[in-house]
Amino acid sequence: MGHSIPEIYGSLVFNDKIMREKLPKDMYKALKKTIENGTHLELDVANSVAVAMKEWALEHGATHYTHWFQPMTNFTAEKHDSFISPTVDGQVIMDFSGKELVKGEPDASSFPSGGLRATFEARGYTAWDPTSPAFIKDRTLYIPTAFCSYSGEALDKKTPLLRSMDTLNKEAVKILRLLGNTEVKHINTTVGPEQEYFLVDKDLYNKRKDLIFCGRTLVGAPAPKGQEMEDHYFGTLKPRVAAYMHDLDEELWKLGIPAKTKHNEVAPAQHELAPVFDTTNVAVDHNQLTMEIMKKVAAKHNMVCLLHEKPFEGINGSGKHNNWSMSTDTGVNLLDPGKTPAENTQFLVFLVAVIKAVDDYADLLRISVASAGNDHRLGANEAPPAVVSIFLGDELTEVLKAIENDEFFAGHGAVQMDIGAKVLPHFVKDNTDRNRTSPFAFTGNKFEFRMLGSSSSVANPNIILNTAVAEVLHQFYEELKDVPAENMDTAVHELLKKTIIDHKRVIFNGNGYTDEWIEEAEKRGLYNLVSTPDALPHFIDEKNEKLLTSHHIFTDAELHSRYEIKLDNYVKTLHIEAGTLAEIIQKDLLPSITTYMEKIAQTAALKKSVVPDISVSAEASLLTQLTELSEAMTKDLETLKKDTAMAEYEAGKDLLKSAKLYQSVVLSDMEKVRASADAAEVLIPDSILPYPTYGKLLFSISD
Ligand SMILES: NC(=O)CC[C@H](N)C(=O)O
Repeated sequence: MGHSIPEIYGSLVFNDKIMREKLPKDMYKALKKTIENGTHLELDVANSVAVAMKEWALEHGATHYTHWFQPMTNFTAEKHDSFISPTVDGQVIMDFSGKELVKGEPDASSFPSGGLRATFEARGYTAWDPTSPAFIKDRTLYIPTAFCSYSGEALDKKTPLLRSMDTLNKEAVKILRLLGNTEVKHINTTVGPEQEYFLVDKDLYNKRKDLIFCGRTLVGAPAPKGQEMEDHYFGTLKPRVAAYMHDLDEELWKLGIPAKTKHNEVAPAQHELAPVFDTTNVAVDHNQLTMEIMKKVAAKHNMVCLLHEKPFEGINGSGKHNNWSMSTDTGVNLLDPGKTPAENTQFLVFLVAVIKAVDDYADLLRISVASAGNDHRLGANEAPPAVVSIFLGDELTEVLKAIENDEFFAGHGAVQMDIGAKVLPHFVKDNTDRNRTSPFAFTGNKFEFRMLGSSSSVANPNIILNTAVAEVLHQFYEELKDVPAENMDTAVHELLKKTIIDHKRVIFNGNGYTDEWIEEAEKRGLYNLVSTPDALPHFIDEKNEKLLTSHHIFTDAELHSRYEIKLDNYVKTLHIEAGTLAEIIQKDLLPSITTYMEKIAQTAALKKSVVPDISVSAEASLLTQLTELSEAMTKDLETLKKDTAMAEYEAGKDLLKSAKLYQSVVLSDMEKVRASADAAEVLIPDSILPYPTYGKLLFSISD
């Protein structure tokens, strides 16, 4: 018998229980104060924690420690130092000090800094984030940290994320005070990111250069069967997949990651894992670990886990739905409608603040999920379109209408109250419908931001969301702060009414895929930033720069560096894709087609040598088709190469121009080449085709 789940859960985490056991009482209290209120950590406390951590880590077989951080890539970074410290007599002791715990100084010059530092300025430092627990993985103690340049500029995603949580906390508490709430001291944002992924057999994967280099297929004709039967969604788990999911859960649980739900998704070979929600910065760390462990566990099962947003054309892509809310230290979810009129008022203030925030900063939210991969996913196959809008459901929409029109809300579940015309409506929670075409959907007591791509960190979207909501709450506070208590209800009502009128354009409960909606959205003045190069320039728009700098999320320099990094990443991704496609066509597919044509021609000639009058029309037809396709491919490949070189040349001078060239020219060149390649693929036998088909890849996990 193995260990029970409660026994293994968090067994590799330096969690609260271990801290209480291992730390002297006063040290434990001081640390808790730092974790909960962000107070400064004294060196004696850090020393005490370091000793406890080291002891605990050694007991669990650890030999090294690492400051784990999240540079401005989609990955995490780590450099391992052993605990050994040589003694004069040629022995070693295992040593770890408070100073080493609190601060590291990695030579971090090779990480993207977007011009914040030149490569020769190697210095950067990592600072312990005590709000996210340390853990052990592969015999190393992992210490979650924030990563800054020596002059204090953020070089990671953690620092701005913590800043955004901080600013939202400050503004939310101020508003709660105005509304008469005297108990709440702290609010946290919470996130539960649903993670979608594909599993393919490793042996097949190894034969696909596109998957290896780009994470997505660049060629591949549709399989005879795709997702049209809708028989995979929630379908019985195949034993090999079930075994994988079981191992994955167990590894995640050991790390204290609350993996809760697992199921087959809509596309063949697609699956999902959803954790219970957590404080945002912990959820961000956990999601990074989840992605890493998904890949590692897959390898043990001779499979590969694909986290790309659109690994296969024509079927669903993979998203990461960000279930977001705000909760108080008194245990109240601020997006829960509640049961009393006061709770309803509080809820409506936060709800309407989110609506305004999403409308005011729709462009930033779009940018926060923008990547080359996600561009292929958005707008089809159950992924939301690029236009950011909010789904509220019928009931809440009615509630807002009632406020707008100074009417009583008389809908389902409403409680009538006859105490004057301008009273806020009282209603009870109603579980809203699901709308899979909505980018930002209210789901009863939280918002589901569905635009996030499966491979990206959840940090960026949450940084924007937290900051935008903080800004609106700040504006609300400014409007309400001088209102006498007896007039507060009316003032809140007026503020909500005005905000609803100004921002209801962002609410849309219908089908986000239709052309009518795109037209309507344009009429409403909403952004439709279709691709990453369309979206990115808005990152440095004045209003956005003002938002992010005034809340001290980014300095001007940090903001511009992130803009550069995003553009650079887009350009490099497209460059790799174009190069990979060229290689597949030139080195693999065209030679295979030639081999096959040779065979056909030989067969035809051979047939004729035996029976001179025999028909060779089948061979002739195939030869003609393949010749035409090869010629088209060769011609389009030349264009692709030429345009790629041009876009690459531009990259050295003007990154945005280069990104636009890749998007508008190189991508369509690639599509052209692919069209011929896929048409040829269906004509040649699998034994000659240099890569496995969609059919094989998608239905490879058969037992
Ligand atoms: N069932 C679903 O929610 C599918 C979601 C879809 N895979 C996406 O990209 O977001």
